[in-house]
Amino acid sequence: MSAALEAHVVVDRGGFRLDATLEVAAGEIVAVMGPSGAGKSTLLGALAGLVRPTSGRIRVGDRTVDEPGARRAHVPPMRRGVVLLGQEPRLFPHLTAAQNVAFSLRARGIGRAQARAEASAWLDRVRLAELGTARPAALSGGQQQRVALARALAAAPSIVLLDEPLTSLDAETAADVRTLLVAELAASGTTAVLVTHDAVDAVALAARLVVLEDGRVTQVGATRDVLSVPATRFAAALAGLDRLEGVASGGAFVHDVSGLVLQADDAASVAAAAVDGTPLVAVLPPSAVRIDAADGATADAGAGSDAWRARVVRLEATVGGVRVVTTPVDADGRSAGAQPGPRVDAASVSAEVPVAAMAELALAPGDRVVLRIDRRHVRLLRR
Ligand SMILES: Nc1ncnc2c1ncn2[C@@H]1O[C@H](COP(=O)(O)OP(=O)(O)OP(=O)(O)O)[C@@H](O)[C@H]1O
Repeated sequence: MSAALEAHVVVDRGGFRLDATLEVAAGEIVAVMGPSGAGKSTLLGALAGLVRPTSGRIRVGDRTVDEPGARRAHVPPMRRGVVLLGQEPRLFPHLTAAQNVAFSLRARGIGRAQARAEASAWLDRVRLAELGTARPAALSGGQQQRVALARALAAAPSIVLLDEPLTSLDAETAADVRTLLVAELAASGTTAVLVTHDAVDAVALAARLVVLEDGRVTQVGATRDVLSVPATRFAAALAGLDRLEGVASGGAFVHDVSGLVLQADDAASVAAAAVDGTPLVAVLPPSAVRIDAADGATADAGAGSDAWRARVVRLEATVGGVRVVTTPVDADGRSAGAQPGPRVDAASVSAEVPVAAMAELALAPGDRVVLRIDRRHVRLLRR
């Protein structure tokens, strides 16, 4: 596939610098995820032509649309074949739903009658056929966002930029619009870059995922690969996985901060840990971590390589229960390397506990526990 978008975007904004490279193949949907303030909106703004890059180059198809320093180097937003669909629908309030969509078509030079017919067909596709004559104020948030989607796609852009288009919608409406997005983007073969905070959206919509942190791309790959083998703590958190950094020792993983030892059985993990001293990352799913009160019958099991002692740091509600965030401790109950602040997180392991089991365990922050994980769920990777 040829590249629909090739961009190296550098933007300086006060103390913040975005320096990111992004390539998207024709017809591909790429998701961009990153912590708040990472520069995701700035990146989309630059691609859309709304934010002027400091340096770099943006190419849409075979056209250069931005190249600071070059002659005629900035193509304005309306003329670069890129549309941005944001959190807010931003419809023209004085136009009806059908007129909003027709506006895009007219802007492409399509005649009035044909634009009206095509707008009506687009509204049908986003299941708003009956609401063509309604003005935005009379539509719900989800309906407005569907009109905005129809208007964006009716413009037949080379690239659609989606900046968290579902965040302002309630869960049910978001699910509805997500389904429409998947269907319409696939049907029109539109190339898209989707900024989202929701890993579900990334998995549902995008084959590829770019992780942006502090203005830099920290990982890029197939969405499922990034989420199953996250390179950074942020990416691991996205996937709901624990990620620990350590070194190989005697074929096992030894955690840098706590000395916790983990083993893994699969061939790739065994190979990664083969040479002592190799820097490793251990990735483990909290759902596979078993937790017991340290004063229970299993308290002595803490010494084995697949079980360890820990202290509860905090409890977080999840959809199905409670996520217990812990930090490893030594046999005397001292937190190994877990000072207050970020280091606690650097050493933390979470266990996911169903509500019913949580009631039985009656855990609170500060409690000592024994954690255990089946080594089949541990993955070791070189870092
Ligand atoms: N108009 C602006 N002028 C100056 N700095 C800005 C402007 N907009 C954003 N910034 C700064 O640029 C950095 C990146 O912001 P940006 O909005 O791109 O991040 P983001 O990843 O989209 O965050 P969020 O997920 O919270 O929307 C931040 O430090 C922000 O303060």
